[in-house]
This record gives sequence, structure tokens and C-alpha cells, in this order.
Amino acid sequence: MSIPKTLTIAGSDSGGGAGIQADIKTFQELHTFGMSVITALTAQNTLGVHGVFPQSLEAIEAQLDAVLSDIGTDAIKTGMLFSAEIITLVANKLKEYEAKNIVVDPVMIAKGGASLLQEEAVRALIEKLLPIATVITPNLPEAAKLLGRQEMETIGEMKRAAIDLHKMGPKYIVLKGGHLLDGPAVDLLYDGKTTYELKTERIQTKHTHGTGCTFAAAIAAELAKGKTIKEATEVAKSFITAAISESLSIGSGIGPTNHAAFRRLAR
Ligand SMILES: Nc1ncnc2c1ncn2[C@@H]1O[C@H](COP(=O)(O)OP(=O)(O)O)[C@@H](O)[C@H]1O
Ligand SMILES: Cc1ncc(COP(=O)(O)OP(=O)(O)O)c(N)n1
Repeated sequence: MSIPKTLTIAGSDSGGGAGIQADIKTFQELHTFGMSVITALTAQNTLGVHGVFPQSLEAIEAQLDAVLSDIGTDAIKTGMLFSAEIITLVANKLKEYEAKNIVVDPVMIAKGGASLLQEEAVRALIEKLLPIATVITPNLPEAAKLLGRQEMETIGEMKRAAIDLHKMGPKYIVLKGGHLLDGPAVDLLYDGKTTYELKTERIQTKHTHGTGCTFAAAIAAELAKGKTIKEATEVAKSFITAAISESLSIGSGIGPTNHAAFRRLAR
């Protein structure tokens, strides 16, 4: 039996809500075969990030070669990459193996405020990874950092930012509006010509840990199945909305979303 193959290159979240763990759960729920390359371990729970332990370049390269030389992938999602050295290694390997369907989630700062990307690595992200990305999925602070400008506050500003991000090399831009102060949860898909709005009601919950990882992983899973970017982002939006609508009040801080919700709601 054949199955679409998905790979996440990201950090591990011991609390299970974000990073590698969120990605693999999403890949599985969307009926793809999930694989992982772990770039860093984080000691993390619903209260925040308590430690970051980047893996050696040797360990990361060995994982990439093991997976890509034998099994291969139909889509790749990158998340927490932490340093310029790791970004450069990952970008070179993706080129070497002629990877397709590369979803870059430019993870920078966790919701609790912990830094998951070194300040000096932003340039490497822009120079090495954005030009080879099929799609990037920044949230508003990440988009502002990539563009070197103030954070967007309106849909109009988001539209202009998506156009400018597209000029940096990715084929498609998905700009997430979860951080807008109020109103619906609006994301934009920009394909170089047209801007599409993905809009849902904002769900009133504090338990949104791992939303960005889950959303990007869902896009990767759908691209792996051969869906268009528009179809993939629409499924991903439904997936994350379902996951937030049944988010889990576990731990004493910001709980994770529920990756099994889409399966139940889609029945
Ligand atoms: N309260 C919410 N209700 C509905 N959708 C949300 C909510 N918060 C975030 N989203 C959606 O979750 C996805 C991730 O968005 P965002 O929170 O901006 O990313 P990140 O986790 O990277 O900061 C987007 O599709 C966004 O619109
Ligand atoms: C290991 C790891 N990777 C990424 C994140 C950030 O995940 P995100 O989906 O943006 O969720 P929040 O941290 O914003 O809740 C992370 N926390 N850990």
C-alpha cells in the first residue's frame, strides 16, 4: 500500500502541544506517513519553555541523510531551526535531495516569550530558506521581523506585507492573523497575483499552544497528497479551527489544541 510521506524538521516539545509532536499528530490525522528530524530538544510544558538544547550539526545531518536517502518525502515542514548553522545545513540538504513541497514555518518566539531562533539566524532564514520555500507561514510578529517593519494591525497591512514577503522568494505566502487583536481569525494566502482570505470566527479560549505548528503541518500533509496550495490551506484552516474548538485544558497554563477533533467533526 502506498501512502503520502511527510517530514517535519523541527524542535521537540516535551509537553506534546507544539513542534515535532504536534506535526506528527497532524500528519497521522491527515492520513500521511510522518517522519521527523529533530533540530533541538525543548523542556516545555503549558507554562512555558524551561530549556532549549540544540542538537549537533552531525546529529541533524545524520537524521536528514537517513530519511531522505532511503524513504524520501512528498512534503516537508520546517519549524524551530534555532541557529544560522542549522538553517544552512537544512537548506543545503533540501537542495541536495531536490525536496519538493517545502513548507517553512519561520518559528521565532514561543507564546510564553521564549526565543526559539537566535537573533542572528533571521538573516540565514531570509537568504537560505525563503528562496527555496514552496510556502511560508509566518504569524504577524514573524512577518514583521522578516520584513524589518512594525507589526501589522489591519487586513490591509497584512495584504501589503504578503506581497512584500512574496518578493523574498517563496512561491506562496500564508500570513496568519491569529495575533490580530480582535475580530475573526483571518489568514491570507497570496500566490503572486491574487490574495485569498481564510476566515473563521475567533474561538474564545486561552488554550492555543501549538496552533502555528499544527496549521503548517496540515498544509504540508495536504500538499503531500497532491492538493493545490488553495485546497491545502483550506483543509489546514478547517483542521486548526476544529483543533482549537476542542482545545485541551491540561496543565495549569496554556493548553494544547486537540488534533483528534477534525476527525470527529469531519464525520
Ligand atoms: N482564537 C482563535 N480562534 C480561531 N482561530 C485561531 C485562533 N487563534 C489562532 N487561530 C488560527 O490558528 C492558526 C495559527 O495562527 P497564529 O496563532 O497566528 O500562529 P502562531 O501559533 O504561529 O502564532 C491560524 O489559522 C489562525 O487564524
Ligand atoms: C519545539 C517548539 N517548536 C515551535 C513552537 C512554537 O509553536 P507555535 O505553534 O507557534 O505555538 P506557540 O508556542 O505559539 O504556542 C514551540 N512552542 N516549541
